[in-house]
Amino acid sequence: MPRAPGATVWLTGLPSAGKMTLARALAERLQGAGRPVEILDGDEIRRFLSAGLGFTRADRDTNVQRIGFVAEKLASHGVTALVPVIAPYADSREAVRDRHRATGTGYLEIHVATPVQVCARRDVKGLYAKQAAGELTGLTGVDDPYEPPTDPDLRIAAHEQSVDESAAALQALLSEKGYL
Ligand SMILES: Nc1ncnc2c1ncn2[C@@H]1O[C@H](COP(=O)(O)OS(=O)(=O)O)[C@@H](OP(=O)(O)O)[C@H]1O
Ligand SMILES: Nc1ncnc2c1ncn2[C@@H]1O[C@H](COP(=O)(O)OP(=O)(O)O)[C@@H](O)[C@H]1O
Repeated sequence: MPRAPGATVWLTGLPSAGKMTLARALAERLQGAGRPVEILDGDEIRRFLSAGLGFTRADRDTNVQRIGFVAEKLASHGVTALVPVIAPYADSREAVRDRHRATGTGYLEIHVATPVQVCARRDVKGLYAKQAAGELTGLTGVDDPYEPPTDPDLRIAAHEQSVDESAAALQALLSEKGYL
């Protein structure tokens, strides 16, 4: 039986939107189906591949391009590369899509569209509280830009459905596109 091609699934959204939670739930489903999967965890990438980068526009762009490069390599070798990374700028995300298009590698842009008020209530890493207390500036979606995708492959209202429902929708999309 021919092996399904790999693909990159980029989960973009605000801090605490649920990107990592959905990536983990999808990874579990795909591994259960025998697919090779890799999650490119934004925090881990910033500790290793992007050590020293901050959160200026230029640094975020560099970070996103590096991750896009690695994801494309993995995906081109049959892996489903899951990327739960904010990637706040549209042109930066588009460059990653172009890199995949140029090599014929599958690419899906998923907008994890949890509203900022919900994200701020969750505040998994305490960043919203820090920003409100004046201890941090340049927080995406609060006092730093987030350009929502205008035409994502899927927009998930992650706060209106269960994690399992969101993961099932992602798995169905991958299957429909021929990536499973
Ligand atoms: N100023 C500011 N703005 C946004 N996010 C911030 C900031 N400072 C630290 N963090 C935390 O850094 C985590 C990784 O960010 P990313 O690499 O995904 O961001 S980016 O695409 O390079 O913009 C990101 O992880 P998630 O919360 O899991 O999205 C944030 O928690
Ligand atoms: N329906 C949902 N979908 C995704 N995450 C949810 C949902 N409901 C609650 N959560 C919680 O929201 C938090 C999202 O955190 P995380 O996935 O780390 O976000 P991000 O990677 O976008 O920063 C987790 O604690 C998760 O359990």
